[in-house]
Amino acid sequence: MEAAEPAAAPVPALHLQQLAKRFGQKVAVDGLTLAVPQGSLFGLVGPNGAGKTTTLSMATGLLRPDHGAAAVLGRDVWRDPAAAKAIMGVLPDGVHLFDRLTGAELLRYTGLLRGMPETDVVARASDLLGALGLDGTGGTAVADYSAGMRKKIALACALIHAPSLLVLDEPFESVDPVSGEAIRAILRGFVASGGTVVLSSHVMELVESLCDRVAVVAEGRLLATGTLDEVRAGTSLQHRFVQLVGREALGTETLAWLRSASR
Ligand SMILES: Nc1ncnc2c1ncn2[C@@H]1O[C@H](COP(=O)(O)OP(=O)(O)OP(=O)(O)O)[C@@H](O)[C@H]1O
Repeated sequence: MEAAEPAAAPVPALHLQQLAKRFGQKVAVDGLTLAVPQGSLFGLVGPNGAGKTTTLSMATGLLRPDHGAAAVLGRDVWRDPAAAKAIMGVLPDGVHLFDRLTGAELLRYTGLLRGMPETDVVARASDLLGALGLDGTGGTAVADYSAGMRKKIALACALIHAPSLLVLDEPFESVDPVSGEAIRAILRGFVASGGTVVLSSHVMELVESLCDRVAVVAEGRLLATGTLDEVRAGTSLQHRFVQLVGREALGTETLAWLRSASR
C-alpha cells in the first residue's frame, strides 16, 4: 500500500513576506513576515509609529511596498489585485468616505461597486445599519455623522460583500461601549462561520479578550507572534507588550516642572 501523502498546510488567510517600506530616511516597515491562519481573530499591536498602519496598508493594496509580497488566501495583492480585493473587506486608518452621500447611499454605492445585486445590497445595508446601531441614520449625510458613526459606517462598507478576510485598522477607536460590544459580536460570529479577522489596536485588554492570535511589532519589525497564550507567556498581554517594547517606567525626574507646584 502506498504511504498517504502528508496533507498540505492550509494556505494562510493573509501572508506577508518580507514587506518593507521606507519614507525618505524613515524605515517604517523593515522586512516583516507574518502568516495569519484561516479562521483566526488576529490582533496586531505595537507602540505609536511601530508601522502597523503602513503594514496593513501594504497588505491590502493601499500602499505599494518597496519590497516583499502580500497574499490573501493565496491571491497576490499586488500581482492580482482584483482577485485579492474581491475576498477582502478593509477598514483603513483615517478613512476618507464620500461624505456628501447619506449612510444608506454610501452602503448602496459600495455594494454596487462590489458587483452585488441591488436587492441584496438594500437588504444587507438595512441589516448592517441595525446591527451597528445606526438605524434611523441611513438618511443622514455621512458628513454629519460623529467620529464613531463614521467608523461604524466604514465598517459596514467593509462587511457588505461578505468577504473572507477582514482587515481592520483600529476598528474600536471612537466607538461607544455598546457599539463596541456589537462589533465584537459581529467579528466573533464572522470568525465562527469560517472568516478571518486581522485588526490593529492599542487596547491590550480588548485584544486579549477578543483575539486568539497576536503579533507585536515595533520599529517596523516583528517582535513576537503566535497564539495569545504563546505571546503573553503566562503574564498579561499589557505586561508582555511593555517587556517586549522595552519602554522604561517614567522616573520621578520626568516633567519635574509639572509637579513643582507654584499653583
Ligand atoms: N506618509 C508618510 N510619510 C512619512 N512618514 C510616514 C508616513 N506614514 C507613516 N510614516 C512614518 O512611518 C512610521 C510608521 O507609521 P505607522 O502609521 O505605520 O505607525 P502605527 O504603528 O500605525 O502608529 P500609530 O499606532 O500611532 O497609529 C512612523 O514613524 C511614521 O511617522
